[in-house]
Amino acid sequence: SKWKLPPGPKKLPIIGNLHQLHDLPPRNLSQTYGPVMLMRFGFVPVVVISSKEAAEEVLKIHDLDCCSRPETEGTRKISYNFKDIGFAPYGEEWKAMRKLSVIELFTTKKFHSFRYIREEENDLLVKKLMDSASKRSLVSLKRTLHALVGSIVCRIAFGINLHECEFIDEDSIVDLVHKSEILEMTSMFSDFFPGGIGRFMDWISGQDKRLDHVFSELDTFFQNILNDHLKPVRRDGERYGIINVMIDMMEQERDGDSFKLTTDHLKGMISDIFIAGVSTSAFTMIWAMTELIRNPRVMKKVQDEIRTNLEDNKERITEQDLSKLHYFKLVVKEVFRLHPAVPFLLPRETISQVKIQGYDIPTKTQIMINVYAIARDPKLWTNPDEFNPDRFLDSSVDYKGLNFELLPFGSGRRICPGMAMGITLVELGLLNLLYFFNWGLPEEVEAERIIIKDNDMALDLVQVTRH
Ligand code: HEM
Repeated sequence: SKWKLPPGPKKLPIIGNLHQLHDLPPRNLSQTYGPVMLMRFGFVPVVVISSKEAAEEVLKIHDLDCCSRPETEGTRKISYNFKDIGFAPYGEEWKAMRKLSVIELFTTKKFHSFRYIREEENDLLVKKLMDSASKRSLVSLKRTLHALVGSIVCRIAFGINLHECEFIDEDSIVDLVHKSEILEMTSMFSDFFPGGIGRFMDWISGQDKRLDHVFSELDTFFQNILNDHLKPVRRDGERYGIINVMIDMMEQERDGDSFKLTTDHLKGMISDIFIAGVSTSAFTMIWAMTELIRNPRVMKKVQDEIRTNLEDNKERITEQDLSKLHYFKLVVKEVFRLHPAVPFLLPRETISQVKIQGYDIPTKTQIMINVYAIARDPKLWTNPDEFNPDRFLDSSVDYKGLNFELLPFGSGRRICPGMAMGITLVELGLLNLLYFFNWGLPEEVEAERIIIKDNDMALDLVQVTRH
């Protein structure tokens, strides 16, 4: 009773607020209970943060106290028992894995050395789209953009070329990404009722079997990547990529090393890069195309800028071309604002007791930061639901983790380490789509229905024509 806990909706006996789990997404419950709202899902206390000030307190002032991750059955599987980066608890292993990923993938030197892969894969996509345009066939944004990002990420991180790989092709990537999303989002009884009862209910309801089934397909893919790296011919020949480096580290390990890499760490790394890298970047591009097709004024403005600043009849877009554009970058920023790929960030867990906005938050409480709601807060944004990149013309607000009203990549110790790669994937992909082609809704679709009624649904099938 001496604790000042945050307000929150009434909790039912045992289940707490589980019946309201699906009301959570956009903004509804927080509007009633305020920006720091306490809920209880089964036995698990969860605080939902939905104001800029409270997010800043969590991610800046209490960053260390709030930077662990809660455990769920789905994330236990996908992270190979928390031997990855994204779902690992805060500690030495997490630090070592994160450092490894930064050194092998994201340093400026590494990043630039992979430029030709990004440009080459975009070039291949343009050729395919030219073909669709000449045949006047519709293009699926979802398939096309998942395949583009999947090809780039697999080539850069795993040294695997999807166009000639024996165990995976571009089409299977979309299905695998979908499976990984199911795994991340599936709620198990044992997540809310830790211990025997929860596990028993998962077994009775068949939920654990369903989860195992989805996981086994992903695991096969990750195992194939690993096997491919262990082949003698591969080991002697092409030896780039973070997985090769990790295998070398495993082979050279000495007694007394504080951190021992295992196969679970290898698969955890593959899983993270694949899941975190592919679906987020593709999601952002799909929404960018959706918003531009729905808003012809902005589409015209951005294409005019692109086509005026880049010379005519270019054969190939390069990453240097990105630096010539200003409004284009505001379009991307506005997409990150309206459609954050991870609307609640990845959940955090408190390591010790903290005070947020004057409320006491106990140790081992889950913290969900509703960056979706903050980026549409009418106190911070004029006409927040409107897609209007011009709002950033005279604004210094950016999305790199320092402005707490716009956090598509999170902030603090757990900020997305792949941010630079994600931004480049999105910008380069979009620039190719917008320079070479014109886009529209399929003729048979009632434009009005899509534009007005399905505001929360991204487009899939669209019409492409050559510029
Ligand atoms: C547009 C693209 C992307 C977006 C919007 C995005 C967004 C995010 C967000 C919101 C988080 C959680 C941050 C937090 O909890 O504060 C995250 C974490 C992470 N992202 Fe990204 N990401 C993108 C691209 C990538 C790419 C390309 C990679 C790697 C190839 C990547 C790897 C990761 C990893 C490993 C984590 C976990 C970090 C940790 O827990 O320490 N992301 N990302």
